[in-house]
Amino acid sequence: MSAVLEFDGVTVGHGGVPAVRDLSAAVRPGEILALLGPNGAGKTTTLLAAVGALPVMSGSITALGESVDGRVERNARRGVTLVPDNRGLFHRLSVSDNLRLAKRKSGGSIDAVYEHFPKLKGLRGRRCGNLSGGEQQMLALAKALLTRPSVLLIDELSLGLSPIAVQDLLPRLRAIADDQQMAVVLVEQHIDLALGIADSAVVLHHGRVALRGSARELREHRDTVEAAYFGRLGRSDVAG
Ligand SMILES: Nc1ncnc2c1ncn2[C@@H]1O[C@H](COP(=O)(O)OP(=O)(O)OP(=O)(O)O)[C@@H](O)[C@H]1O
Repeated sequence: MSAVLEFDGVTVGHGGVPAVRDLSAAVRPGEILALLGPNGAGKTTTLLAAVGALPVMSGSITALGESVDGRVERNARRGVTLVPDNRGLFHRLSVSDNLRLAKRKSGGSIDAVYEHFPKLKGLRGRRCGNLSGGEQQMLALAKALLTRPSVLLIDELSLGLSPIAVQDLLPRLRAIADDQQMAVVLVEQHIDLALGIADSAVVLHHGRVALRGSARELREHRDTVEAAYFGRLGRSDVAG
């Protein structure tokens, strides 16, 4: 199956200053690509470029066969969806009102979303601001799923969550990606949990690809991942 999201030699940044250089990667339907790296490595920049919110300086990004550049609204309508790290929720509204608002824009099924997250159904009358961090993340993911994305980009789903909450959420994401054949790019600080559910991974360091490979390969070379993460690998060590 061909890729639904492709980065081809992408350099992208802010105000003319590159934050990510020469990134190439591809994600097929049902695949999860983990994007790893320390603070400031360029992960969020990559996701913003993938939804068309940041123009590439060179190279190209293609989603569902079309260039994403400068087409934020169009990309969103075509199913390229970002879950931002601030979660994008309405804190004064209830869980169900948050979902209804998202449904109005997208037409997806709230019942189908409750099937993936039964806990949210039990919380549907609760104000979003009174949910725990993990529950809010579930809601953010549920809202994104209502748009029936073909390509889902997730910026630190586990931000501020306990390892147990992350352990609960990430396998659900894996199951949904399989079930809906959704391509996912997952920015994640929990390296082992991300590699546990991903198909492939890219480690960025200072905006450059420090390491790439299948998730299985990288799980087996955990020391190398660590070295790449902290910028201790030479360019010649970069696999793939
Ligand atoms: N709006 C902006 N204007 C100027 N520079 C920016 C802007 N946003 C990010 N940067 C810079 O771009 C680089 C990459 O930032 P980015 O947010 O993509 O990193 P990140 O890997 O997502 O980091 P974190 O894990 O801390 O969220 C950093 O040097 C950052 O300071």
